[in-house]
Amino acid sequence: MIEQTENRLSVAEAQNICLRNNIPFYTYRLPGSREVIFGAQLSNDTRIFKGFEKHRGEKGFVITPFNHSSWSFPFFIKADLSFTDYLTDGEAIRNLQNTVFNTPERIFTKQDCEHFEYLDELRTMIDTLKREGMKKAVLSRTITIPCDSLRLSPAIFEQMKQYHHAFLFFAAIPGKCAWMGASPETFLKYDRNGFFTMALAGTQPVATAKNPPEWGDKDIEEQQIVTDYIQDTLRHFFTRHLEIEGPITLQAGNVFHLCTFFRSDEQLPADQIDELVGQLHPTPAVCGLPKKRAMQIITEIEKRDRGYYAGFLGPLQASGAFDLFVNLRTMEVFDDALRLYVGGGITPLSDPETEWQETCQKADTLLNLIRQMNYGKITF
Ligand SMILES: C=C(O[C@@H]1C=C(C(=O)O)C=C[C@H]1O)C(=O)O
Repeated sequence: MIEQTENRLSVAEAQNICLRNNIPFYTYRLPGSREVIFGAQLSNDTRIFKGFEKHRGEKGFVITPFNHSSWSFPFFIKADLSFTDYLTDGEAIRNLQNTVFNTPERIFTKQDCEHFEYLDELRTMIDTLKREGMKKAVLSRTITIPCDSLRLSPAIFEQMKQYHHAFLFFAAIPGKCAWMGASPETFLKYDRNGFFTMALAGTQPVATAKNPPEWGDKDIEEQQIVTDYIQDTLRHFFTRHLEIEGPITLQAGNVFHLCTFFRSDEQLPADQIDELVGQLHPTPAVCGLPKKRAMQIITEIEKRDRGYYAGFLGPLQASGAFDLFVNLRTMEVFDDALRLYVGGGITPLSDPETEWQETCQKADTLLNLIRQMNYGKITF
């Protein structure tokens, strides 16, 4: 019995070793699953993700930024070592413990905006949408919590397990990026049964919603914009079969969203998968419509780099199957801070104060977990 515990490594312990030794790693739990998958790359050559065709036959984890023109690159973490829940191979445990890389520290710089500043940005965005006759753009902000994040983060991942329907992730490439979160939004899933995606938008707090939740015009229109965009994109790729279901109300922690599901049992050649991913990302759930102009407006008004927030991330299997999710309800893990990213869809019908409140409610998905951990030094 004693021998067994000594010879097995939990996911939290493996995360700790990787954070301490600067080893690139990923951890995830798929929605509805109880299994936590851990993978580590036992070399510190940073791998740029070059698309699904180029990475055919490889197993690992993909993490991509919101905007490819920023200085964040899409990365691939190769699974040189991987296990589910516990690592029991003594040699593999020693190998992980003895692998150490040197990488620069990642220290945070100030960039959060105050309530009044965000209201100003919201008004500018709403005015721009009205003036240019645009339908929607997504504005976001950050909340930074200085703390001993390297020690705290494995414990927060454990806490996230209470979100059964979310995709839980913690992926780090030391010196480049480290992100952790509980995303409710599938970007694109592919396996031998075909493809699956969703249009997720519209938000209301569970605490004040009617039973069943009722949706106003702003939320219904905002979600329809995402549905139309995804449907138009998918129609070009899936000419024989495309199943659409919804919208239905979906709960994600302390908020409800509207969601429409898309499925196709068709298969696509790898180069077309890359094209589909390129056309889908970013959807109006995190960017806007028209897409190019929305991207410009976001960059102009936000003045903060989103980095990997609102990009997509998830595991890639050697079979070619993948489970990609939108990097939402997420935080960036610095060596000395955690930085949450939260946003919301803005339309000409938006009310600035309501949109601010919405970002607070979304932030509570992760903040509530940190609060539950009784991290006494900080109030937020
Ligand atoms: C932008 C975020 O969430 C997205 C925006 C939503 C909205 O505007 O209602 C809802 C779900 C997500 O597609 C976020 O969580 O930061």
